[in-house]
Amino acid sequence: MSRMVIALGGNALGNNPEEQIEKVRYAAKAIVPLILAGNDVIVCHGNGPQVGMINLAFEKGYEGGYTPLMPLAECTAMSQGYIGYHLQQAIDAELVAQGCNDTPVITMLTQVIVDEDDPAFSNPTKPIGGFYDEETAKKLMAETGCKYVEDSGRGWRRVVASPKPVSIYEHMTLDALISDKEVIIAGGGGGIPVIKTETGYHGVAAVVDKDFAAEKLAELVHAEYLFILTAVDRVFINFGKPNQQEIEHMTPDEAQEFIAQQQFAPGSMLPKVQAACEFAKSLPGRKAVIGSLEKAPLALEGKSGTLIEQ
Ligand SMILES: Nc1ncnc2c1ncn2[C@@H]1O[C@H](COP(=O)(O)OP(=O)(O)O)[C@@H](O)[C@H]1O
Ligand SMILES: NC(=O)OP(=O)(O)O
Repeated sequence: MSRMVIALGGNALGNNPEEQIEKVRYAAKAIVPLILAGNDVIVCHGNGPQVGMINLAFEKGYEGGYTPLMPLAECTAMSQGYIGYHLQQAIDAELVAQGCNDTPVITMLTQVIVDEDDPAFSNPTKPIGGFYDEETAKKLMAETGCKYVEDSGRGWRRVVASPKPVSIYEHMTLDALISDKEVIIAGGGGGIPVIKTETGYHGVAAVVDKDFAAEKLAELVHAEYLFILTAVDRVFINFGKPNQQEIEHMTPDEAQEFIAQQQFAPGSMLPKVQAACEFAKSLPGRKAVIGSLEKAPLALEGKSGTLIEQ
């Protein structure tokens, strides 16, 4: 039995409420076997498409005179509720379907503390929202002043600042709850980014990478495993090329060499590998796995995924 933090990609959650309900059922089927095997589980999810959608909806509402503009931190808070609500219901339903009626599933609104001087604030890199063709993205850039970049061969997306998490405000509460055998959804969307000021914590315009937030969370709750689940079974070198090769196992030092060769796309696989290395290096024996949602139970047995350990 282990304590584990599972990071789920926002791109795997669909583009609207109906799709999301369907996709979280699928996620729940992958996560519940890990819970039934006796592990303590915290689920951390992405929100890239969803936070962009919420932000855009308020922008359009504002243009039409129907809504106020909604700051990005508040949009992440909304996305934690929207995604956590669906995930919580799906995990609960799957637990009950598997005959487990006594495991509470909760969503914790989570604030991630960032450094206001983080250089990320002047260099937006985190893709959010939907995918556009190049012409539309360039038109939107000229009209709105927002930055758009090409995202891993999948189209153009808006990018926002993505500072690194320094700490997680609720980590001690989460530690207590997980010790009490609750299944927790936390750190959603990378957490609501806040900075500490003389008058308390205040939200900032950014979206934290959920892989880095999940890593910080895993360290703070003393997890043994960090599972980063996405759309590929393993990390590849020469990804997408005829000579692509999957990696079953790597040490943080080997990963560093691949990073230096620019093997991992920034904004997609690079943060996952960096987060996995940070976790593996944080304490001897800690293991990080990058793999697919579909094969999560196999990854736990070492039969799928890329294992990163010292
Ligand atoms: N070297 C690589 N190995 C495997 N996948 C890669 C690599 N480089 C880029 N990718 C892409 O990164 C994607 C995962 O990033 P992303 O979709 O942003 O994650 P998330 O699941 O967190 O939303 C993979 O599905 C794959 O398309
Ligand atoms: N916040 C975040 O990292 O979201 P994605 O996983 O959707 O990119």
